[in-house]
Amino acid sequence: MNIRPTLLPGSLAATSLKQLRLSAPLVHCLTNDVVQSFTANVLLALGASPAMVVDPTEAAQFSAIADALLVNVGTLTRPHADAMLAAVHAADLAGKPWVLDPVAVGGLSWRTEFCLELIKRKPAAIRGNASEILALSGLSASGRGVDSGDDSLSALPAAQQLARKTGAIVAVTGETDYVTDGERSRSVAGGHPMMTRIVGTGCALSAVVAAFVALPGDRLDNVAAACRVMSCAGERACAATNGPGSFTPQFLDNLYLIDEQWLNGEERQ
Ligand SMILES: Nc1ncnc2c1ncn2[C@@H]1O[C@H](COP(=O)(O)OP(=O)(O)OP(=O)(O)O)[C@@H](O)[C@H]1O
Ligand SMILES: Cc1ncsc1CCO
Ligand SMILES: [Mg+2]
Repeated sequence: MNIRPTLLPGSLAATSLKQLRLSAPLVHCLTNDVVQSFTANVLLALGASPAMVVDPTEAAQFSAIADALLVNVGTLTRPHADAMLAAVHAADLAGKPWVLDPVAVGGLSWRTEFCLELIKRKPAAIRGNASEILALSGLSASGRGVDSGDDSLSALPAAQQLARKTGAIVAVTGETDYVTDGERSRSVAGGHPMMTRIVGTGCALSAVVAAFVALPGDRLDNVAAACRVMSCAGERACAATNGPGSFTPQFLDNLYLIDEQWLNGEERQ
């Protein structure tokens, strides 16, 4: 097993982004109430197509049509949970990939039990911060609400274990993001601490991961590419802002503007 993470070459991130823009995957987002609009705007800015079809009576029909499904438990309610279970079941039957964002798992019992049941249903990818990934893999974590209290490298062994247990690609994010299938691992640097000072960059990243798992090719590299694109755009946005208020429009602009040459020419990975 290759324990040490390797860098994602810029050319691979560029290839994945090009494929994303050519195919514009339709992403069914069952996400939390705090980040709906931001998530849709991030997907649109990059070139994917979001749709938030949230009622339990419609969610299953739509997840069979969409190219990928996102399940984010940030503001989990009973109706949300019903819609998520129906959508995951339908996506599975239709052979469509789905992604889990286990927001605040570990600190709260119901959502923890719910996510532990969900991961038995073959997610294509799981994306969370370090505390969430540690908790989901059964290890102790020091998360506080939706925020991480742990660093991403310390959660890499848990991410690898979770990937082997579920068959999912697991992405654990933070100052450096780590992406693993349990055997191979990629590290993705970049980003900026400002990305933690507005709500929903992680949630939106999970939606972007869903868009990238719909692409053909190596799923590990596609998920790492999703992380890289978001980190690059975040870093660029921060260079032009003084605070969280102006970060969001700059971030959306940079997701729209980021090009293959820029990712290709990147030295720092
Ligand atoms: N200290 C940091 N330096 C650089 N980039 C960071 C840092 N912390 C987080 N990021 C980036 O911010 C994005 C969100 O990751 P994070 O781990 O904060 O997700 P999260 O805790 O689930 O966020 P949220 O729940 O608010 O949506 C990722 O692209 C990650 O690389
Ligand atoms: C702030 C917040 N509360 C529930 S979900 C969410 C979005 C960040 O995960
Ligand atoms: Mg989160």
